[in-house]
Amino acid sequence: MKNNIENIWDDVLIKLEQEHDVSSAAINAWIKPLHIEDVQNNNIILSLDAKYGERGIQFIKKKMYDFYISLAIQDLTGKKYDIIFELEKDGASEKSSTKEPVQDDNNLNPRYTFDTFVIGDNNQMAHAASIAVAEAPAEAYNPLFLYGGAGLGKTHLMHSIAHYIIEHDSNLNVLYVTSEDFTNEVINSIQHKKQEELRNKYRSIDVLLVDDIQFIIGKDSTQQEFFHTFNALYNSKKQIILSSDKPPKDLDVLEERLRSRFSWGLTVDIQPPDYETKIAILRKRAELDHIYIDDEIFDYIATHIKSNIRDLEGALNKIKVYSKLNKQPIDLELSKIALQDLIDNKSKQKITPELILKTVAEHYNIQTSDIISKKRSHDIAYPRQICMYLCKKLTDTSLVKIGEVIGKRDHSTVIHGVEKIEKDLKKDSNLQNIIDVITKKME
Ligand SMILES: Nc1ncnc2c1ncn2[C@@H]1O[C@H](COP(=O)(O)OP(=O)(O)OP(=O)(O)O)[C@@H](O)[C@H]1O
Repeated sequence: MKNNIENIWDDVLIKLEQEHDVSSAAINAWIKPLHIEDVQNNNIILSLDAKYGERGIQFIKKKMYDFYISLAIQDLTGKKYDIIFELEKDGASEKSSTKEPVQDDNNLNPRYTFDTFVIGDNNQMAHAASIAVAEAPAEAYNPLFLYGGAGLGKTHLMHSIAHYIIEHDSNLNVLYVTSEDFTNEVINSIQHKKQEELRNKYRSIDVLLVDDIQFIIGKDSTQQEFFHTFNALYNSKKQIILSSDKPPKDLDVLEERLRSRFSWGLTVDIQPPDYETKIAILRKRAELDHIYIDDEIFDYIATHIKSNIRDLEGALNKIKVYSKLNKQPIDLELSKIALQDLIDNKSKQKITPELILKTVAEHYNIQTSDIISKKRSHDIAYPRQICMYLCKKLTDTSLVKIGEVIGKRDHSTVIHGVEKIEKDLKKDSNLQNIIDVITKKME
């Protein structure tokens, strides 16, 4: 009896999708993990991995999947069965709980595919352009330049393009690197006198994807090497895909010849997601993780986590881990407790010129009153210029207002201060570290 049902199980899945409108995502997430345990008289016993918990079974029932499964089986066998769910014993589930690898052989995250990417108003154009490039490398847009704030999906889209191309044409040589990887390769090649080898490697690529290209700024040899790589690939009609936190025109300190090349193809941005897209992303994530989460919890996360998608996913993970550690089911109460720190911290996150002044003063062990004073000694004037730079970069405050806050200074003084720091950042990598540390202190 059990065999009979096992034999038609694939057809049951097809019927669920085609005739009962159960989405393929729901089938993958909820129906495929079910095991046919036993068939007794009119009952089919389906077991679910213990990690889904009772809530998983409640979810399946709430979605009426038992009803549709029963209908599909009746259609196929002519017999009506009742579907009974049970949880697998702990040990039984272990065989299927292998951990998902974070990277495959191509340096790509297997989870970052077009299938798992949620499309919203914020990323629609970037997604469409990525599909176009993936379907016809070097024909649609070259280079494709994706930009946007941290954690908004640039890497996810780049990996999706790479997966897609590799899957559809295994002859193409696809390479995904971060600009940090590229920089390290350049440094090693110089150190070991293997520049020729590096050039040969990069020039034999059909599709080159470089993530976070802004980090080559200020690294002269890397920029030079990348310039030649870019030209060689572009001239041989190879696809180049780049990502950055800013559009090419705003990469002020990047060599002009690179900046202009980056704009030759298509530049598209990814904006922060709106509420609906955040909810859709959270739902998708929970579905992929096989956990059942109530809509009110999604709503709580989406309204309280304002920043990026990485933070949204982090919030969901925190809830999962908290529930597991405390052996409590996931509900709104538990979620609020689990996210307490995250949400409190986030609300403190508003960076204002006053906070910048205080943090910079603390960092340099001077007084805020020194920063706004008329003192011109280097140990005061330089932190003051860092304040100007950070106010311009991290807040929406106008230059005039920044000048006012920093000791009633003229806006041209502020421009001078900002430019001085930008110039120094090009030559002094330690300054970038200092800026990063100060920024982190304000988060
Ligand atoms: N539209 C989306 N649909 C589903 N998941 C998304 C989407 N956008 C981002 N994510 C997820 O959010 C997380 C952060 O995304 P990703 O690493 O691609 O951001 P990024 O823009 O490259 O950030 P950074 O600039 O910091 O490198 C990833 O886990 C990714 O899968």
